[in-house]
Amino acid sequence: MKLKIAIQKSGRLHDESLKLLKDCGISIDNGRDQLKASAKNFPLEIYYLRNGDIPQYLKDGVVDCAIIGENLLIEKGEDIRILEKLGFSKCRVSLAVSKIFEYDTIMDLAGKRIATSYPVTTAKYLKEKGIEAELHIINGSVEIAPNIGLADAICDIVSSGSTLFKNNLKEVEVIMKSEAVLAASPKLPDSLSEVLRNFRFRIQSVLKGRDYRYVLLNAPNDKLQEIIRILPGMKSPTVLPLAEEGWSSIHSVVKQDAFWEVIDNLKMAGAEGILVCPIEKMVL
Ligand SMILES: Nc1ncnc2c1ncn2[C@@H]1O[C@H](COP(=O)(O)OP(=O)(O)OP(=O)(O)O)[C@@H](O)[C@H]1O
Ligand SMILES: O=P(O)(O)OC[C@H]1O[C@H](OP(=O)(O)OP(=O)(O)O)[C@H](O)[C@@H]1O
Ligand SMILES: [Mg+2]
Repeated sequence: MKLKIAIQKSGRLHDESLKLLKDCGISIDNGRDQLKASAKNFPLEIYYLRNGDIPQYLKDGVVDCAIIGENLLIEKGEDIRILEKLGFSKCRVSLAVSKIFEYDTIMDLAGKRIATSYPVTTAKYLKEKGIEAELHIINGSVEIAPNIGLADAICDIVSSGSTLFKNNLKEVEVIMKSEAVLAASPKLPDSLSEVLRNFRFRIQSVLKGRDYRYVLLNAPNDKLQEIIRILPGMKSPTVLPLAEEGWSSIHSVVKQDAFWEVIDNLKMAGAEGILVCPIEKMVL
């Protein structure tokens, strides 16, 4: 039995979603205009759908899982389970107002008009804060609403902030942070749990690999202990003798976000000829 996965047909999530499948070693027969495709070497069937439609397909069990923006689950999919956070398409859902709006607290939005494509998320947040406001639902170009007099505030996705900036808006409240996630249908049949487990294992190995770098370096033997302390690795680093007497080569892994700090420390500890390589997959 094949696992049915929904992927965004086109848009912010599309390319990275396909790249993830590819990095998982799954190859797809990908006719450009095909809305459904099969993986050649894994029991997976891919459905290309609109991101906004995917929560309903998950709820109905039309697809078993999906790669989707986490923010949409608050909007349309309370009963949909997140299986993995995928680390791309990071953004936040925020409230923003005109730069000249004198904003102190959320109370300043009471009775105001808020334009958004995410009415459920916005309403939930306002309710939590005990604020009543008027919501105007629009499907795109939300940031233009305050400038054309359609709203006093907006609730939309912010990433770099450049769309807000270009429209003379300022972000005043972050409602939630979001990234792409692998989500599961509440109707996922038990018969697919083995395939899903296998699929998740591949994804986890790829994501772990993306988080780390493989480091190789040379050091004089009397500096080894200090360097090993800086580079603990997965279990412990590999130490191999160099052809030159009194020197060793050390191999280890380092977390990508700690990388520059670690490199500085390694140099100070006497490491030379440091090479850093990407890791394709990592299984702990
Ligand atoms: N500027 C951005 N930076 C990073 N991530 C974003 C950005 N805009 C949207 N996203 C994330 O990517 C997801 C898809 O956004 P995109 O704009 O491609 O499609 P959409 O408008 O939600 O949907 P549809 O596929 O139904 O047209 C969003 O749900 C959000 O999680
Ligand atoms: O903070 P920024 O980096 O500027 O990104 C935020 C913008 O990106 C998204 O729009 P998108 O480009 O996806 O267009 P859309 O409205 O057609 O979905 C979102 O709706 C914002 O408008
Ligand atoms: Mg968008």
